[in-house]
Amino acid sequence: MKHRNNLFIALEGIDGSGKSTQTKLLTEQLTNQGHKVYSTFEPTNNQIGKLIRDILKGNTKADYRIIAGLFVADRLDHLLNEEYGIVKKLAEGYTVIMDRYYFSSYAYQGAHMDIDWVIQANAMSASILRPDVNIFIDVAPEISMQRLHANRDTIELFETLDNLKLVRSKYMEAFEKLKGDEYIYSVDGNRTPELIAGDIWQKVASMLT
Ligand SMILES: Nc1ncnc2c1ncn2[C@@H]1O[C@H](COP(=O)(O)OP(=O)(O)OP(=O)(O)O)[C@@H](O)[C@H]1O
Ligand SMILES: Cc1cn([C@H]2C[C@H](O)[C@@H](COP(=O)(O)O)O2)c(=O)[nH]c1=O
Repeated sequence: MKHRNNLFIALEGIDGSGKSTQTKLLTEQLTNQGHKVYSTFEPTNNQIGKLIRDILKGNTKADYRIIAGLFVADRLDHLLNEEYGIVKKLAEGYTVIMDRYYFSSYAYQGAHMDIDWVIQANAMSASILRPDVNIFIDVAPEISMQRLHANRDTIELFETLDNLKLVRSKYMEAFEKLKGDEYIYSVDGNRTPELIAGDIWQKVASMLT
């Protein structure tokens, strides 16, 4: 395991698993400890990310293969953009927290097409930057659906119980396939935000110098 002053951390999980909540709590912890933190998410708010969100909302129709390609392009821009790219942020000494990265593509696009194809399509991103740790917030799909219905007016393309069950199983399949290349830390997300944040903080603190 690497011990560094600034880490690249990816938070993963099915919709409603608590990634945004944990990104916020981890950002606060790290900032309180004096770290410079850049927290960001995919799909991004940039041009390609906006098109993806339009598709997720059902406003634009697109084939699953096109959606997979758009995520690849959005991710490469997110990494390489000269203004806001993650490569630049890490070089500037920021710890980067990503709410979703390529494991989201393996799980969500892998639910609709060959997972090995999706892994291949993301090989460029993986060769540019692999997370120091992929933190998987593991929540029962039934619980995440309850959370989404309780807190949101609209439900997006992938947010059905059957699809989230399939996506969770695809996360597991991808973790198993890539366990030799990737560092994966799984945390029980069916608990209070504070307990989950405590586990995540212990793991992240153990990786810092
Ligand atoms: N551990 C938890 N227990 C109960 N509710 C939670 C927990 N974590 C988050 N929530 C609530 O569940 C909802 C979804 O949480 P959050 O937005 O953090 O998840 P997310 O994984 O980022 O979701 P999405 O994938 O849809 O963006 C929010 O209303 C949040 O307040
Ligand atoms: C990065 C990424 C995301 N998705 C899906 C997963 C969610 O259903 C939506 C939006 O994400 P949010 O965290 O709920 O805002 O996009 C995907 O299918 N593939 C990806 O690579």
